[in-house]
Parts: sequence; structure tokens; C-alpha cells
Amino acid sequence: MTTSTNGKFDRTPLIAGNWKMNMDHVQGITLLQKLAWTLSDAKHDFGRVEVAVFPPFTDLRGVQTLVQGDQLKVVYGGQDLSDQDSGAYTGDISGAFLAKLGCRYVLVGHSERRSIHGESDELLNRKLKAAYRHALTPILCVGEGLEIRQAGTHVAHTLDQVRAGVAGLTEAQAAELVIAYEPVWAIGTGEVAGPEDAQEMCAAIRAELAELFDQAIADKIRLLYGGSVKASNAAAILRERDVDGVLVGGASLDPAEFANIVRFESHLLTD
Ligand SMILES: O=C(CO)COP(=O)(O)O
Repeated sequence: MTTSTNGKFDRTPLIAGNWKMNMDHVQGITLLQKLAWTLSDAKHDFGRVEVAVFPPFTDLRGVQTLVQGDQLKVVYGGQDLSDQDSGAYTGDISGAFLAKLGCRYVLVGHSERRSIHGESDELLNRKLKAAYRHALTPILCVGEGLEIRQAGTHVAHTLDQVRAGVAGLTEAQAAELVIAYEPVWAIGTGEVAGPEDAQEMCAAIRAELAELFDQAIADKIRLLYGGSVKASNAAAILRERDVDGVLVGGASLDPAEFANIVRFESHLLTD
């Protein structure tokens, strides 16, 4: 495998915006139009950086129409999916429905799903497999809370989540996987992990994946950092060797701010 100009392996950087429960289907379209317009300057190398948004489920049909109609170079995904494919699961959304709406990705195990909805590692492992059944690429979210960070057991805790999440995946599935390290204490708090914290954890995750699968597969898996990422702190994080992108919450609701994060990544690639 060759290395890219920024010294990382040939992993396509992914800049992802998780809108959470913000933006109804009208607001979502406006946001996406503004983002696409802001990113349409010639300097942005869309070929090298993948830009993804994760709107609420009710926005996805409108997002599909806009992305396909205007041929936007933006991909999108669901914020969650059911571990089941169809049936009596009121309120749940099948991966099959997401695939039919043109989703490429789906978030699995965001810390808000884990804490508010009590989603277990076992359930998340089934959701991961459901994503693959429908040709969706899962973004498995992992990361520790404040108490665990203070106790100094954050690496062990996060690697436990990784191991449980990827249990039983084939090598081909693992090579496609994306993992987002999102320390819970940094989400929506303005408290951002330092670039060295993001690198420490992403390197540990990659080493664990090399143990579980092999080094060549671990080198293909994209690792993102998430937690209070903004244009002002993104470049330092994205420069880290094992960080292949970011998962952005609040700042992804501001198209200019989000576009600047994408620009930082594309400049890093061409520097
Ligand atoms: O949870 C996050 C992305 O999934 C991070 O959210 P913030 O960027 O708002 O901290």
C-alpha cells in the first residue's frame, strides 16, 4: 500500500456531520444547499475528501432528491438503524429502508444511543451486521465517559467497545468499517480532546484491529475523532497520523464552519 502526501496510508479522509435531532426536512435542505454552495469553489478537492451528512430520518428523502438532482458530491447516512430487517418493531428503521434512500453510511452506537436508549455492545454488534446485510457502511462510535478518563482506564474501556462491536465480522467487512472515537466528556461540551489524545486512542484502536484481523486490514479502516470539533481545532487533529477524519456535531449545523473543516483536510492532503 502506498502512502498519501500527508504520510498516511491511502485512506480517503471522511469529514462527517451528525445533525442529531436538529433540522426539520425544510431546514435540512436549506443547510445542505448552503453547504454545497460553500464547498463549490475550485480549490476544494472533492475527489480526495469524502463529505457525509447524517440528517434526521425524516430529512433523508429530501436529501436524496437534492443530492441526486443537483449531483452534489456529498454522501449521507442514517443516525441509527434497527438490528432487524422488517416486522413488528414500532418506531424502528430498517437498514433496507436507508439503503433504498441512497444512504452510504449509518452511525451505530453513538454515545447518545448508548446512554439515552441503553444500547448494549451486543445489540450494537447485531446492528453492525444488519448494516452490512444492506450494503451500508457502519460508523461504529466508541469512547469513554469522564469518570473512566479520570480513572485512566479509557484505552481499555474503548478497546472493549471495539472488540464487542466488531465480533464476528469477516475480513472483507472489517476492511470497510469506519470507527469514530468520541470521548463522551468532549461531546457538546466545548471540551475537546487534544490532538495527542485523539492520536493515542486511534493508534490503540488500529493496533487492536491489527490483532483482531491483520495489519493490512487495520491499515484500511478509517478512524475518526469526534467531540467539540470546530474549524479552529480541526486541522491539528486531522494532522495526526491515525486520524482519518472527524465526526462533527454542533459545528456541522453551520455550513461555513463545516465547510472550513473540509477545506483544512483538503489543504492537508495537498500541502
Ligand atoms: O457527538 C458528536 C458527533 O457525533 C460530537 O458532537 P459535538 O461536535 O457537538 O461535540
